[in-house]
Amino acid sequence: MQTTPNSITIIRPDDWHLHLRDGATMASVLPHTARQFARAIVMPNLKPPVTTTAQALAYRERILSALPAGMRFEPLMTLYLTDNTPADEILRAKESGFVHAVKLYPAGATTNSDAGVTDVRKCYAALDTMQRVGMPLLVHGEVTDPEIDIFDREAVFIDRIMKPLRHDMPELKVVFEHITTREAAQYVSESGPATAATITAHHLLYNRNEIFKGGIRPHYYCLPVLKRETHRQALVQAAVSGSGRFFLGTDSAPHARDTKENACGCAGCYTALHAMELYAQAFDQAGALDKLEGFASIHGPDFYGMPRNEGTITLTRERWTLPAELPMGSATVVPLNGGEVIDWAMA
Ligand SMILES: NC(=O)N[C@@H](CC(=O)O)C(=O)O
Ligand SMILES: [Zn+2]
Ligand SMILES: [Zn+2]
Repeated sequence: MQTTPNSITIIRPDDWHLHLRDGATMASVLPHTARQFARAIVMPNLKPPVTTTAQALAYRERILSALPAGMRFEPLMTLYLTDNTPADEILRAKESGFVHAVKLYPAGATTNSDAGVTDVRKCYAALDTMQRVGMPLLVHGEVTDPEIDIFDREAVFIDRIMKPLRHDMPELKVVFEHITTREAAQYVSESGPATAATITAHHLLYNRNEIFKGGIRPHYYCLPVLKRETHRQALVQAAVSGSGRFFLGTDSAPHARDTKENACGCAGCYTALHAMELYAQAFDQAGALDKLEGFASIHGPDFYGMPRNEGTITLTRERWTLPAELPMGSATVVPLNGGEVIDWAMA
């Protein structure tokens, strides 16, 4: 790593939580991620979801064929856990060498989660096998109980689901995805080596005021929803702590412009275009640029037991204006901060 006040060079980073979608949408967004990251954990919440190893391998081939000539990128595939995922499927996933994790969506918690898990105890055969073969479980950690306030759903998930699960499966590798609260940051800090978390750039940079600044701003709406400032500060502290159990996951989640700017807009922020610039800004604001390389390029592969990347990227302090929108298949997508000036640029 090399840092000057106006530039930083780090080992090529990875994105440990990414939505690429499929078809023409995927072909449009993939080059953005491939420019920034060497590898990414690709989420399985397609329609229909990627529930089998065969589907994951076919999806991987579609991603590789959509990669523009001359670009290098390795998609790390995942399976979508259901109430009925058989233990055999976990073994097939492990043996494939291309499926690196299994994703738990509580049914109804987020985009394309309808086929998700209704009760985690129904998955114990699969989870037990995962624990045995060292296959990480990635968790969207929000309860779906409509009685629970949307801002409390992550904290309640820790007590109702995460703690009992960790008690029953102590050796299972678990990544608490896109954490948004002080409670989650604290829970992960105090857990053992088998528990980690990803943190998005937008949850490091913004609190919930951003969604309502001067009117409702749908491009800042994602799940779990942005929280109050004290939570943002706790996430920044965790990210810059140097702990190997916090690492980068953009949760870049492209939705067509008209489905976000809508009376019932979709959840998800599109950050694949400028993710490393946003993380640089967040770490710079915290006076911790020297911690960016660990978070972006080292802690993730170490936790997953993969080699670190070769090569480097350089970010420079340089103001530039993001495009207001980008073509995406036959539609368009508005990147987070679309049309605004940001402070860092990737060379
Ligand atoms: N984060 C989001 O708000 N949306 C994600 C789903 C998810 O990661 O929960 C999506 O697929 O659009
Ligand atoms: Zn999620
Ligand atoms: Zn996601």
